[in-house]
Amino acid sequence: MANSAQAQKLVYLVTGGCGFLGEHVVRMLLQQEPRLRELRIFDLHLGPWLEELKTGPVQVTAIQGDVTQAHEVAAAMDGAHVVIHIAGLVDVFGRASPKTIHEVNVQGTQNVIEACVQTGTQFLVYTSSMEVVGPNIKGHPFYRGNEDTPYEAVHKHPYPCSKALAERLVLEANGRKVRGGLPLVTCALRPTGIYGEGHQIMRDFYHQGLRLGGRLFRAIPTSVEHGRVYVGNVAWMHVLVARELEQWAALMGGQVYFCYDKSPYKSYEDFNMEFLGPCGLRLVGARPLLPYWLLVLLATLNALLQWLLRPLLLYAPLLNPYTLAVANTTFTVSTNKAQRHFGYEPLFSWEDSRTRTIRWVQALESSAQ
Ligand SMILES: NC(=O)c1ccc[n+]([C@@H]2O[C@H](COP(=O)([O-])OP(=O)(O)OC[C@H]3O[C@@H](n4cnc5c(N)ncnc54)[C@H](O)[C@@H]3O)[C@@H](O)[C@H]2O)c1
Ligand SMILES: C[C@@H](CO)CCC[C@@H](C)[C@H]1CC[C@H]2[C@@H]3[C@H](O)C=C4C[C@@H](O)CC[C@]4(C)[C@H]3CC[C@]12C
Repeated sequence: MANSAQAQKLVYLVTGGCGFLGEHVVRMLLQQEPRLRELRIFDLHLGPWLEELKTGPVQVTAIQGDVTQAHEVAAAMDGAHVVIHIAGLVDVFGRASPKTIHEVNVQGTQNVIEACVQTGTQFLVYTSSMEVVGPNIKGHPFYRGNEDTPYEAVHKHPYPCSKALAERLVLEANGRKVRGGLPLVTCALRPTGIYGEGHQIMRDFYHQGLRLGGRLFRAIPTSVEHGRVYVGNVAWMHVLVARELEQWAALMGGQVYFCYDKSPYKSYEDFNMEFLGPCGLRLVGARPLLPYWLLVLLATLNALLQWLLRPLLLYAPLLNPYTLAVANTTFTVSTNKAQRHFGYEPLFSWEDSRTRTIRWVQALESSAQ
């Protein structure tokens, strides 16, 4: 607990606070950060659930704004001590143009950094992604690697390119002088594939399974491991980093941390079945039902159709050459850097994470009836 001198004096700003991860971070901060005086939530789209938070002891300020607009970011940040920059355009399906992805993820992050300098906000936590490292376009496996594991990070897709550029900007900004003369302290968190309550892609797979008569069809070999981490633990890591950054600035400033917990190593599809199975879905096939070359062909056809139909409508299926490559390349992390640097231990066990996620999927089922 904070002592009384520390109590309720800090102002935090969370960008993207109304998204999947952002909402968990906002709720976690309100539960776990006793020094909070004001929590500002900055997002392009504000959620109605914010209203219920406004009755608590912490002042919750909702700010509708766009990270690509430097003046809006700077105005929101004035007087904040810490910024947790989560806002981003998460698009690997070709819904947004590469230019828009760059503007939001790279220019938006540059605007946040400049606003820190301009307003004197000294601590910046950035939500990066495992995709900053890989899987790379060559399909090299990253097997239980850590932050120092050598890996050839080569990107072509706009989303990982934008996250890699933005992460670099954040790390290079560490040590810049902010208004008042103190050094900016930054660090980046790299979640693997996040799952949990509110995960849109899990929702999509669940509905797809229901449409297919309670079945999903295996496309990826069981041997391909895909790193996953529970949203509550990712949120907890953000809260801890933000809290410890001041005390451990010399150690943590300019560092990157993978987000990890005790979630098991499995293929993307087998992992999803941990939740979808207890909700009545079945994964058909002990091995992929289609040969890989046929999946590549289907994914390429989808990309071609997307391009042809673009003037008429947006065709953005889950399967495209990029998502197939990511799902089909082993990428898992095994590290304790966050534990060593700022004492992180997962707040939710695997059993808790699983139960919470299953309950959420079950609630989707009953709300759909
Ligand atoms: N979901 C994952 O598996 C995953 C994994 C690793 C990293 N990440 C990163 O975590 C962050 C959050 O991802 P998420 O899954 O919660 O996505 P999300 O789409 O649910 O949330 C992103 C939020 O950012 C907001 N936003 C988008 N453009 C904005 C703009 N121009 N100005 C202000 N707000 C804007 C959106 O309205 C949304 O609320 C992203 O930066 C993403 O790159 C996500
Ligand atoms: C081939 C299909 C047969 O069922 C399965 C396709 C699954 C894909 C849609 C997803 C497989 C891996 C996912 C990505 C991964 O978990 C990590 C990510 C990093 C994050 O920063 C953004 C989301 C994502 C790119 C995530 C997106 C969906 C997958 C490609």
